[in-house]
Amino acid sequence: MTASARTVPAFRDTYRRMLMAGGAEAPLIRRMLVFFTLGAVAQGLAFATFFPLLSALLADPVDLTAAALWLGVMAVAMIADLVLCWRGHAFEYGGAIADVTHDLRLRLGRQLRRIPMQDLARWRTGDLSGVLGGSIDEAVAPMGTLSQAMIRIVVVPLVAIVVTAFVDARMAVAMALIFPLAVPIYRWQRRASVMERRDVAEAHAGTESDIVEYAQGLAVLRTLGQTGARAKRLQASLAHLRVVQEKAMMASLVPTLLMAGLVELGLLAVLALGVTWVTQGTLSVAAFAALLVIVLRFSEPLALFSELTKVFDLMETALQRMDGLLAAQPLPVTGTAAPPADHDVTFEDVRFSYAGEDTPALDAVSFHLPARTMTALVGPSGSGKSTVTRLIMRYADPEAGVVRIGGTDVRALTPDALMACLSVVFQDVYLFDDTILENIRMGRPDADDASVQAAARAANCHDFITRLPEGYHTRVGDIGGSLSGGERQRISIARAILKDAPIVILDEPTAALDTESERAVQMAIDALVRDRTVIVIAHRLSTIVGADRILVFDDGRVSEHGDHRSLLAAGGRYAALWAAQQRAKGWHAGRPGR
Ligand SMILES: Nc1ncnc2c1ncn2[C@@H]1O[C@H](COP(=O)(O)OP(=O)(O)OP(=O)(O)O)[C@@H](O)[C@H]1O
Repeated sequence: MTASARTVPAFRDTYRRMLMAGGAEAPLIRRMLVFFTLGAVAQGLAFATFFPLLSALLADPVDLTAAALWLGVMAVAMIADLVLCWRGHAFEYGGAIADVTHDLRLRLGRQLRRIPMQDLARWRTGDLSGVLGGSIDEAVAPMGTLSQAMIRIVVVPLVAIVVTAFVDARMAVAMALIFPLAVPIYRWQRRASVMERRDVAEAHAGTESDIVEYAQGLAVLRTLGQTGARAKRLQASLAHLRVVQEKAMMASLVPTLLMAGLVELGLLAVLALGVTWVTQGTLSVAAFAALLVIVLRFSEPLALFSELTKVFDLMETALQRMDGLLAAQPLPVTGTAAPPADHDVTFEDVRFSYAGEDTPALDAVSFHLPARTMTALVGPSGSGKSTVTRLIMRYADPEAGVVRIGGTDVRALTPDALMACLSVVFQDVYLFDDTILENIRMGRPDADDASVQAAARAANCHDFITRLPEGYHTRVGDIGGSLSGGERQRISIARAILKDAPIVILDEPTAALDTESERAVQMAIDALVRDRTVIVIAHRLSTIVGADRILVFDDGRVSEHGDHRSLLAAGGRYAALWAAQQRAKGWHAGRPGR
């Protein structure tokens, strides 16, 4: 997702975004721009000295003293330009550019942790990796050279025009007229270029996401025999990119050529006027010769201006993408409550809708789960079970009602205090490309090796880990997919045991496992949940018969609650679900050959 307003960004927006990207180094960026501007003024003045210099040289007799003096002034102005530009480029060679890039990556990384999970879920993986990787380099690397070139193109002619005004006001007016003519064409060219470049950037981001998804899902696609079909989607995405690129080229070509032509023609007109005035005797040959040098000197960069703006737009697009991520606000922490002493969980009349959805995923949901009890959430797919656990984790805030832990509104807890209360075991386990030891240690980063191993033993995974080639020091990436689903799940449970949080959320951790793995994982879960407040989402009701409380969800509401026995006796929705699952079990058991 890239949030892009379809308008041409003003230079001051780009300036603001450059400073935003600079973060703590923003003053260095500001200084760099000031040095470049002063350097450009010095260069303009150096060109301006052509007027008195050539006057002295073309005088009869030649005024050598004045010529030497103006040559000296020109040299000083050029050296000043050189020194100022060097000082400006200190931003790059002084290491600040590397600091900015590094700092930006850290800031964007921190932002990923701060922004609400609901916002994060809307970014595609490829978009994020594009922003964290490519965009930063695209935005920061050309900052120095590009801004120097842009400043020069505008400031040097302006200074030259101002100085020309002192020599011959008519010439200055003629030169200045090129600019107002260039502005509408520039804006047209820029609009075409920005629109199309953004489409290209968005198509790029889309293709990047498709490539990442394709690569990540390759194993699954192969098993499904869908590599070809899915590759077709990728090819379509690449073909779309090509079309968008072609359109982009064509759309900005006409104004670009017009711009270059206009600049050339404008300058030719200025020269034609000069020739006329010289032949009429109203302009000195010396002044005209100087003008010739100056005009020819800046005609080339001016014609290049529109080419430069294309690179500028790439930088602008990259800056905007980062701005979009950096501007996302974390959920507000309304108070500074102490970490809760008790760990019961309460929902009070909670209503919640996902962003962009009309029907609430949860509506008027109220319940109280006493500390150190086990509660199961059951109900058909899409009934709101996962949403309950997400609101406890503060994936987003409810529209109405309150979620409390130990009596404290979760909005009053800092993210760290809230997360310290919770351990979550998901159905899909994510293991990082690090050693098994470090993967478990993530539960409590300051834990020593002995504690990590104790957690692994409790989670019933010590034995299979020690059988791995390098035991706890085996890298997950090296053994690839050779860990079974049950083994991966037990590693994630060891993480949770090590974390030792008082509330445990289990999101169908055994749903995808075979019976044998399930038994091993169930033993690990038993170790994890002892003496905790446990919330478990279960589809297979047989796994939660012993729960202290069962909440039955239906269409975002709690339709029934009670323990297994009382719910069966009530003969409602739960009893019907139970009967259906028992029938299915009986049917499996009764099948021939089983
Ligand atoms: N990220 C999301 N954006 C929009 N709607 C969502 C999102 N996640 C869930 N929903 C919708 O919210 C409702 C509740 O979903 P939820 O995931 O809580 O149900 P569930 O009972 O956990 O389902 P399942 O058993 O299939 O996981 C559903 O209608 C679902 O389509």
